[in-house]
Formats: sequence, structure tokens, C-alpha cells
Amino acid sequence: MRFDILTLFPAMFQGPLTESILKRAQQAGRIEIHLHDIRQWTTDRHRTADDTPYGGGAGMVMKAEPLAAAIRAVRAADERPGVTILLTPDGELLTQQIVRELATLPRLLLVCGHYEGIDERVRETLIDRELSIGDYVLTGGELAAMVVVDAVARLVPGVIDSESIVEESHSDFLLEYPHYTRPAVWEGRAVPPVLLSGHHGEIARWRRAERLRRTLVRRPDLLARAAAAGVLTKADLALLAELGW
Ligand SMILES: NC(=O)c1ccc(NC2CCCC2)nc1
Repeated sequence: MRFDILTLFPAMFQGPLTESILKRAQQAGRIEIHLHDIRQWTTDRHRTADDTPYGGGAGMVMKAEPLAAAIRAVRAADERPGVTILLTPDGELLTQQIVRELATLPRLLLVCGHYEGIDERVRETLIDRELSIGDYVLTGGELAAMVVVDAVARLVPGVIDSESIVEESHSDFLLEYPHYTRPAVWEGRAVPPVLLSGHHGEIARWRRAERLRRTLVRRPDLLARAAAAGVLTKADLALLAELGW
């Protein structure tokens, strides 16, 4: 899968995309991440990529010409069809369902706005989809783009071991079960004995019960969605009834 990131600040992406899992995934050729500095498509001597807003008001707006030229040039750089996504608080809220959908695409172009945003006419003509990583405002779309790359890339085959994908939570709306590792007792707190029992069936049941209990306590809204999606078994519903749901 190919990711193209269009930004005024490519250096911001050092670190999250050049370490650990995403670095190894790129080295293994599972994913490609191409950074593009929008300023490269400015045409004036001062390399102007933003300007004052029509109608007045504070801040600056990213100019249409350089951004449009960048999007068109980057699209043309690879024959694979891509979806061009703008990261913005106005966008559709990113969920694991959307992440799974994006992970099936051959290519994603992520446009990172800055300052007050981008000229509306680029949104109307060149942006296919607008996504938000949450209801809060950031100084730029770069961190949101990193979140999208991270979440989507980890679902690309071969990026992380497949069994942890299969098990993962949020795919069936439920939160994760608690995780433990050595030592068996830490500062007087023991690991739940069932996890040391070697009884895989009991361990699976305990983990499922923990996911249900935690989701009930912390995210009852997700539990309602799980029920509506029909992913709760009769055993789940019986246990939830015991928990008062
Ligand atoms: N919640 C988000 O995904 C998000 C994305 C971009 C952003 N800021 C950018 C958008 C245009 C100018 C700065 N803030 C928040």
C-alpha cells in the first residue's frame, strides 16, 4: 500500500514514520510512505503557500494553486488510483471500521492543512473525503495524518503478526481485555491466576468476560453498537445480564 503525504512540514514526520513497526514495514516493502513538501509547487520567489483570508479575520489560508498543483502532480506520480483525504476537524470521525475500509485501498493521499485551513475551492474540486481523528482542533493536519497512517498501515498484511489483528478489539466494538506479563507478582499485585493456569478455554472465557465488563463500565455506547451489530453471543448476553445490563 502506498501513502502520499502532502504537507508544508515534512520534517514533522521524522520519528513516527521512521521508527519501529512503520519503519520495518517500509523496509519490508509492505508499505511505501512518500512525503511531499507543498512548497515545492509554489511559483513565486518567496515560495508563498498561504495568504490572508478574503473577508478578513485572523490567520492565514493555504492557497489553492500550490496545493492543487501538488495534489495533481502526486496523483500522477503513480498509476495506482488513490483516495485523496483531507484531515480536518470538519471531517467524518475516524473509526476502526473506516480504518479497515482504507486498508483495502492500493493508495492513500493525505493532505495536511495548516494555519486556518485550505482554500474551499480545493476541498470542492480535489478532496475525495474529509476525516477527523477527534473533536478537537490541532495546529495542522500532520498529527492526524500520522494517526491515519499508523492505524491503516498496521492492518496491511505482513505489517504486524496476523493473529493479533484477528483478536483485536474495536473490530467487534468491545474494548481490550487486560494484559499482563512477567513478573507474576509485582509490588504485591498478582496476575489473575486463570492466566497462569494453562486452561486455554477458561482463559478465553475470562478474557471475553473482561472485555464485556470493561466495555459495559467504560463505553456502554460501544456495547449498544455491538448488540445492534449482532456480535454478542448468547453467553455474552447472559454474562451481561448478570452484570446488570
Ligand atoms: N481532529 C482532526 O482530525 C484535526 C485535523 C486537522 C486540524 N487542523 C488543521 C486543519 C486545517 C488547519 C489546521 N485539527 C484537527
